[in-house]
Amino acid sequence: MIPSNEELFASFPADVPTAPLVTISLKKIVSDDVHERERLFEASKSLGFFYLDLRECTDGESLLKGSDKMFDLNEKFYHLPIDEKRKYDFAAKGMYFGYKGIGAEVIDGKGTKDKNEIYNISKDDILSISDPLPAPELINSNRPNLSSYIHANNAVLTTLFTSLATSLQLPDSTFTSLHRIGSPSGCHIRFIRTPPQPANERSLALGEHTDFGSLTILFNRIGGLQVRLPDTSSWVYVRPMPGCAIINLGDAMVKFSAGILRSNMHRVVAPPGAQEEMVRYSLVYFSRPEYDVKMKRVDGGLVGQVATDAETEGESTRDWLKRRHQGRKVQFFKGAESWEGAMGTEAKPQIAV
Ligand SMILES: O=C(O)CCC(=O)C(=O)O
Ligand SMILES: [Fe+2]
Repeated sequence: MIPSNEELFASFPADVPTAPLVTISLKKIVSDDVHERERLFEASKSLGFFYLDLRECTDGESLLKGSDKMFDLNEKFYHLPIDEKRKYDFAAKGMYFGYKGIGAEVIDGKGTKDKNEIYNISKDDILSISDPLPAPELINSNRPNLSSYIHANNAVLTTLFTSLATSLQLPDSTFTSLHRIGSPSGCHIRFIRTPPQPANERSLALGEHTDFGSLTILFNRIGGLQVRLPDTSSWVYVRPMPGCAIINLGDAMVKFSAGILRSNMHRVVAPPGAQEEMVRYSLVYFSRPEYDVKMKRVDGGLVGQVATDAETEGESTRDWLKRRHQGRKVQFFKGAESWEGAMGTEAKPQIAV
């Protein structure tokens, strides 16, 4: 029998150490609660990961409902025959969107292979900003749902970007103007499936990394995600919470804020306790700056007061993404050097604010 959502959340063991993520209320942020905005800013500076409670708020409830539909679609997609899924693997064409089979990426400098299937669905494709990529009928017939889900994410992202800009004493539109939904960008929905790992070789499923883009909206139902705590450097599980998304900041926010905001290291390992026998599905929406935006500090506000040598020129988002994506593909892997060449802000220590 397929476990209900409640059963999945409840099956997270009580006795594993978990990350102390604070819970931010979207409802309060939407209604301009100054104290909540301050909590959001603190969480974005200190850990760069927090729960966003989506309940009792129109935009939040739409996102939650959309995420349920997307989990269904995620599972159905992975039930397609492997030969069908492989038709949508465009990596040989240097393309990032589409299907990635297990083991097509490296997860460390030694060349260890990953243990997930991934399917990346481009925002530009679904919103007809770019030419549509071939996709299975299951995905094509769900284009309206995928489009609604992108819009639901965008509404929440707009609220978060605006709140962070206000906290940084920048004009409200500082970040939203770099992430216009109708402009070409690498924003995408990601479906992840990780099968249970054999007991004798449980290890990393998805390697340690920071996210490449701006803000990530993640839904987990069972454990497996871990963050590295800044103070102790220990890796701890993030417990999935009903009604909440897990939000994390990516490298672009570090660059834009000259290091005030934090893009924290994370990874995916085997789920804890009895969950280790379960297939893990995970749903992500990655927001990324428009392709032509430079990955550099913005002017003014608190950012203007940071005296760092943070580059003022910056790589374009397009080049940044290409370097980071390709450096993780098995066919480009040439040892520790190529691994390090694909690093983002995790390669440098973060400044303490
Ligand atoms: O599956 C997860 O919980 C996290 C996935 C992730 O970090 C990523 O895809 O960048
Ligand atoms: Fe990530």
